[in-house]
Amino acid sequence: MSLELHNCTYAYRPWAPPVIENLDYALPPGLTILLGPNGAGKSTLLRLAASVTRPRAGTVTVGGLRAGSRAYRRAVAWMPQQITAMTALTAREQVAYTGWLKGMNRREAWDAAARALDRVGLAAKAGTKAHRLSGGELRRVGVASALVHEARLLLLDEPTAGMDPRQRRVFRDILRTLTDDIPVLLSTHDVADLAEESDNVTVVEHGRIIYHGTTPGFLAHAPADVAPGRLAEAAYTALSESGGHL
Ligand SMILES: Nc1ncnc2c1ncn2[C@@H]1O[C@H](COP(=O)(O)OP(=O)(O)OP(=O)(O)O)[C@@H](O)[C@H]1O
Repeated sequence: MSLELHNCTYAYRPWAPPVIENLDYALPPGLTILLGPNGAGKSTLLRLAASVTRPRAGTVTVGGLRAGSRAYRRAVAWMPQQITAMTALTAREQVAYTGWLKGMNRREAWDAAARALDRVGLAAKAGTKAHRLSGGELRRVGVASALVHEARLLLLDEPTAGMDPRQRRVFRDILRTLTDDIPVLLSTHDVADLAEESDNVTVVEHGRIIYHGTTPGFLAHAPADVAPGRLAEAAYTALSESGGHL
């Protein structure tokens, strides 16, 4: 199910200059990582795709469904950058609540929440109040919430931020099982960590896409003398410094 943004413009305030202007974007199948410096517009792009914000102009569709419709919201899962612990709820209740918001009945949502928490290695904390979880655990609740209703497109905003190295590995394994079935768009600053897992890379700067293509095509931007372990970082640096004009 393909995400498409057509000629999208978005500004946070009516009088403010647009963060994104006349943007065209089509998400390919598989895992696409979204890179860019702080303030580049990655979260804004994901929020538009998640239909939590609406463009001032242009259209956002997934498989022909228009953003804003109920069917669109059911088709798309979004993990925001900030995960808020719902104070009174346990981890499982918080995940189940997301499933219920996405249209599952209470029983389905409750069962699916347990499966989703198990998938992110958090089954043992299912009964813990969400506000008592560590920052990394709370992010895993966020990932579980995004997985709970088996969406047809997954949007993840810096899912690995604050996770320890072991959890990052677990998360990479989960990603591998997901991307065979549904397209995933994931923003990250962990260029080296996730580039080798991805099929495609999108680089955003000042709300503009300066690279959108395959991962091998992205890595080819690294200078020839770079050590293999540093390819992704070097490619990203080269692209950023050139503003995409390589
Ligand atoms: N709620 C908001 N109100 C006003 N401006 C905002 C708001 N959120 C983001 N912006 C501005 O929009 C621009 C893009 O921000 P965005 O959060 O999309 O960047 P990002 O690439 O996700 O950054 P980061 O890597 O720091 O998360 C920035 O200039 C930011 O200051």
